[in-house]
Amino acid sequence: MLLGAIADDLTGATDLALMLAREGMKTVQVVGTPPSGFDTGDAEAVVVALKSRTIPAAEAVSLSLEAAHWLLAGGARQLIFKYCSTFDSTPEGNIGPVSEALMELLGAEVTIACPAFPANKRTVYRGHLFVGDLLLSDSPMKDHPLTPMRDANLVRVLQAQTKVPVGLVARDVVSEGPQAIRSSFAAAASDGPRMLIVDAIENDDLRAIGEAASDMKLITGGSGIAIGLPENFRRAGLIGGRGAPARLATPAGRPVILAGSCSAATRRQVAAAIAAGLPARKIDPLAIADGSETPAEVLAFIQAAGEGPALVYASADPAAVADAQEKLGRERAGSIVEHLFAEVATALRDRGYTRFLVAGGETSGAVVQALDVKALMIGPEIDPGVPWTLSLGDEAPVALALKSGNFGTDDFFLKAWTLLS
Ligand SMILES: Nc1ncnc2c1ncn2[C@@H]1O[C@H](COP(=O)(O)OP(=O)(O)OP(=O)(O)O)[C@@H](O)[C@H]1O
Ligand SMILES: O=C(O)[C@@H](O)C(=O)CO
Repeated sequence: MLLGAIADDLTGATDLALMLAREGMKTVQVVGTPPSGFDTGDAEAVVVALKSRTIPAAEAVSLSLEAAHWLLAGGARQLIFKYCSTFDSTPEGNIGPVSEALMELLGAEVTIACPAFPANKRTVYRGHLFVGDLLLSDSPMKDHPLTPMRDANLVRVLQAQTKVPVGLVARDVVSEGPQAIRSSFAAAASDGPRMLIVDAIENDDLRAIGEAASDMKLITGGSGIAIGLPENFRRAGLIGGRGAPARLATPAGRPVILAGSCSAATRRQVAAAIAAGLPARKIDPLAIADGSETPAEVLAFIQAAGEGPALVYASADPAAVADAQEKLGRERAGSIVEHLFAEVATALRDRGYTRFLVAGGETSGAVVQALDVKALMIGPEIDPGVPWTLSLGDEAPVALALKSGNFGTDDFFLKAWTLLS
């Protein structure tokens, strides 16, 4: 293993694993920190998927340190801490506390923080995060059910989460190339802010930052920050050439779509699937809470829906989410939906379903945990940041497309299946 990564949610891990695989590293994704001695085969990069984005900061730190120890024991020379390209976090964390703890573990004087992912229209300019044409704080992320993002100034957002001084490497420096960027890292290491938000508005910026960070012990950011890292190992003669992730030998079996994401892109994808005539059932946290919606009924609906993919979705607009949260509490509104999806997924697998398309990071985490998937092989890209994957090590493997809430074109739920044979 050359590169080790810790991702704070499952879809984010898959996003990063796809990026590394596309750039030519043999990559395996594991779900949670495996036991010592777990065989990752000939993987050059290993991504540990945690579910630590919205748990208490102290727990996120401890899970991340456990993963880091495991990766280092496996030979990782450099670590990435992967979080969301929309910097999903709260004033308590978990980006700041986890970065700080990993810096301490690695003895890293400086690290960078860069969520930019231009292929999905996330760019950072003058330390401000943009989602498409909007500042983060004007984007739909301002209404996220668990991590509402109401400030686009990442220096300020990160500084609220850590006592380590936070600074900025602005685009003027980035556009001068790797040498200039490296000098700004060195200057910070000697006497300056130790966590650096780095501007990036296009992939060439990220490749230059990646090259400049070749010796950095810890790198933090979205999947975009990894785009230039495999080239460092290739330049050093440690990895081979590029190659598209292999096609998956998909197991025969029925498909299903489970959408627990309330993000704007997922809501558009739900609307497009319904408009195209996919059998669809909406589930509501309030109905689950009062017992009028049960896993058994959802299961019966999916099974009755025929051979093509049926859609079950909890996705709702911000007003409905706010109403459910007011009545049930934010935590419970989310967790009862996740539990229902987890139970339904397990029952479906037991009934021969083998193709699961899951929307939402937390939702995917709950489903994959319930299916007891330990590791994933990365397959073909459906849209930027979302590949098909195949569970590894199971006697009866399942194909999983784990879609980040805001990723994918509107017809994602319809077109994803065409990549499976
Ligand atoms: N109608 C609803 N009301 C309140 N909470 C909901 C509702 N539907 C889903 N949820 C919860 O909202 C959360 C959505 O988070 P999830 O990470 O799955 O999606 P996302 O944030 O859009 O995706 P990502 O993390 O990949 O960006 C989950 O905890 C889910 O259970
Ligand atoms: O970076 C992103 O936007 C995604 O990989 C993600 O983490 C969403 O949960």
